[in-house]
Amino acid sequence: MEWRRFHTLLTPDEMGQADRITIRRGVSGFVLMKAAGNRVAEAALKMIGDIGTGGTCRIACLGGPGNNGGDAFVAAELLRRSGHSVVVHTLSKPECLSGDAALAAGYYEGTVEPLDTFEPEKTDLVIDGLLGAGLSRPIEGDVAALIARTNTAAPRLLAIDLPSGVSGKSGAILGDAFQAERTVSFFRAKPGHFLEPGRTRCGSVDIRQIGIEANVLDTIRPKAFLNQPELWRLQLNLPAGAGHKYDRGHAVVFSGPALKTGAARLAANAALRAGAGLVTLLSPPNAILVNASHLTAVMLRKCEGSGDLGEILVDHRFNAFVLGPGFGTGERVRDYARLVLEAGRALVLDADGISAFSDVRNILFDNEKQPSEGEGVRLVLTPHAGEFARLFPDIAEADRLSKLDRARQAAERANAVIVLKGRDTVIASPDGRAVINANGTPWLATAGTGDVLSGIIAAQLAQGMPAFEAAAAGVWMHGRAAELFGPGLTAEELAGQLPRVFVELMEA
Ligand SMILES: NC(=O)C1=CN([C@@H]2O[C@H](COP(=O)(O)OP(=O)(O)OC[C@H]3O[C@@H](n4cnc5c(N)ncnc54)[C@H](OP(=O)(O)O)[C@@H]3O)[C@@H](O)[C@H]2O)[C@H](O)CC1
Ligand SMILES: [K+]
Repeated sequence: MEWRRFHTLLTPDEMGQADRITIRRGVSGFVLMKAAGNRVAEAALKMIGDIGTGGTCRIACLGGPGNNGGDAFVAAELLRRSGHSVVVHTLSKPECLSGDAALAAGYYEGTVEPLDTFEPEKTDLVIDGLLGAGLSRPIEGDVAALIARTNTAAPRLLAIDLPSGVSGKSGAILGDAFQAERTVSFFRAKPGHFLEPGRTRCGSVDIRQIGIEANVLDTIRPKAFLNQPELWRLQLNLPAGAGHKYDRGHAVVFSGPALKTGAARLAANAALRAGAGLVTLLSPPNAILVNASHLTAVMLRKCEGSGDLGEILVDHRFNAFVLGPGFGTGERVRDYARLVLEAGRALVLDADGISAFSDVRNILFDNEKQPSEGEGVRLVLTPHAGEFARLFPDIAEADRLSKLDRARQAAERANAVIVLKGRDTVIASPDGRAVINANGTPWLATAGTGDVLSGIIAAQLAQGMPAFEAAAAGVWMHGRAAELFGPGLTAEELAGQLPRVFVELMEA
């Protein structure tokens, strides 16, 4: 499908594969490098235009030992020909370069100086071609010192492919990394452009084409994508003219005790706004009055223990549950989660609901191991980093794993969809698919927004969306609602933005 091609994220290894396939088809590596250098020069000229001096700009291109440095030489020559004052500062002598990078160094006719003569304060623009996809170990010594010195001087900086020091696979910073204003990368984005802290170091990311054909992806078969509506819009259940509220499912949220009911109500109200036909809040007896005094469209029902829940589950219209927000940890969470899952209902387990399983992880994982034939995954776990570490301590501690891989491994182990939250939320499915979410605003980091997210996801599950798509759609809608509200957001206001989000989704 076309969207898959467009929103694909490629690891540096997969990008290397794309490169090799293209070269095998007869396009030379140097032709690709010249196209890449051209795209970099175009971006640089745009940035120089922003500077607005109209005259000659002082441009420092930093060239490393590999093809990233080759791209820098090509860009340097084009900028020199445009009349700018260009110096290429190289890590190793140009005569030590090999392959396409050596050809690129030969193509450049301007001044070359060693890296240690580079003075960030005396440039209008820095182009970083030190290290890109080939970064293989932490940056140390003189290069690390140069990066630190440059970041302190904070010149305008354009990174080629990735800011040197950022891992394209994981977004991790190996040693240190440049802070770029803009990053130009080629063919498709890399996970490191969207996973923190790499995402912040990249500045704005431009993906430009250099002559690699999209159909190489049919061979590479990547499994990571940027979370965009095209991924799940066809499965989104936008209400039809003749529909009935029961066609849109019945979401159920468990309330905490009398002094902790707000989180569940945030989830319940969000579920209703996000499209569930009906929503019921299940309340312990001591919280019935406080819940009743705050609810209107959301229904309320007493649930005192497993017996009550068993009776509720007899009615098959209750099809998607949220357990955790404000609920407290303990035996009751585990009983309720087990009953809901054994009854074949979808469950979003959040906050306390996740922490309740940290000592007895296997109970959760064993229960979910074998969904009945054809039923698919029904459990969605929405941990932030701390909750994730309590439930999957070994995976959380494995430094070599990217956030994408951590979420994937956890999803496989728990046989659940994992929503690993953060500014770079990753949604992973046990079948290996994963998406990185990139929308939202820093204002989302405030009390109660996670509860709202659980409700939005549950609404999609209630409407019959498969769990992976429901989680991806929920995270995207949540982020978009925050963007539409803007600064000063509190959790109470998020669901109120969902109608505008739906309008956008229907119009797109
Ligand atoms: N993929 C494409 O379609 C195209 C990519 N282009 C550009 O090429 C680079 C990738 O080039 P590559 O040569 O594979 O890698 P780099 O230039 O990033 O760097 C490799 C060299 O750097 C050394 N290295 C690695 N880590 C460090 C470090 N921490 N400190 C110092 N030096 C380091 C590495 O040495 P080894 O000993 O590990 O071998 C290499 O010498 C891609 O990013 C694009 O910009 C094409 O031009 C267009 C097509
Ligand atoms: K770079």
